[in-house]
Amino acid sequence: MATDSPLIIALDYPSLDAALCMADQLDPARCRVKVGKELFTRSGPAVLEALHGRGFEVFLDLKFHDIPNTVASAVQAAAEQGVWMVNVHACGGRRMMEAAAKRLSDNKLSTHLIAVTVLTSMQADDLTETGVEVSPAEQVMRLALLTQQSGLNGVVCSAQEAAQIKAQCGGEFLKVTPGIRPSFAEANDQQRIMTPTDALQAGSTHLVIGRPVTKAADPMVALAAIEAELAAF
Ligand SMILES: O=c1ccn([C@@H]2O[C@H](COP(=O)(O)O)[C@@H](O)[C@H]2O)c(=O)[nH]1
Repeated sequence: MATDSPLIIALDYPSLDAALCMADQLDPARCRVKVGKELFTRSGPAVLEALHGRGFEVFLDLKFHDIPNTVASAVQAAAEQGVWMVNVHACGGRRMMEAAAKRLSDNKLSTHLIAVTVLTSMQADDLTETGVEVSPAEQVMRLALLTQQSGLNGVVCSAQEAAQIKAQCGGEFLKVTPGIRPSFAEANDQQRIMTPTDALQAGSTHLVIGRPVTKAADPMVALAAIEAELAAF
């Protein structure tokens, strides 16, 4: 089922049962869901089948980063399982991203392919330690432009960088932003954060939200509060 909602709920759970327990409280007409490394490593493709069977569009967030042929094959495998979106790491470089995009187009697969720029858990010091001597915003912009030139549909970035990416890459280029923190939620391990409303105002096209909903005392109350905030936007 397709939805106009920008919300993507991160199903970061240690088992298929736990993830489906949350999914069964969600409405595929009102959000998409994200399957990440923990859940996919534990449950494998069965989780994709189960979520697709419930009508959800799924973002498979495995952040592939390897040589071009390996990444292209992994992206193809994800797309052939019907996921709505899949991602790679932009720091894998132009040839890797081009190979992945070409593999999708050669096989007429319409899955959205996006690239992670700088993880939202990182700040300037973390980049410096890895040998990157520019600010997170500069590095994100550099990787967003490389991603667009490589033929991908968009990036994962912080909402703090969304406005600049929109200005340089355009409104159609997807800005998928984790690190979303409503005023009632803790930052946890996220560093570059923004509220849902501010993120949409800044140009985010999709908001990835995990713990503020999934670890809330009442997840549905937390989700309703976020939807109410966005409805007033
Ligand atoms: O830069 C990134 C890329 C991916 N993520 C993922 O998004 C969710 C965020 O969950 P929260 O609980 O809302 O922090 C999680 O699955 C991450 O793996 C990210 O946070 N930042």
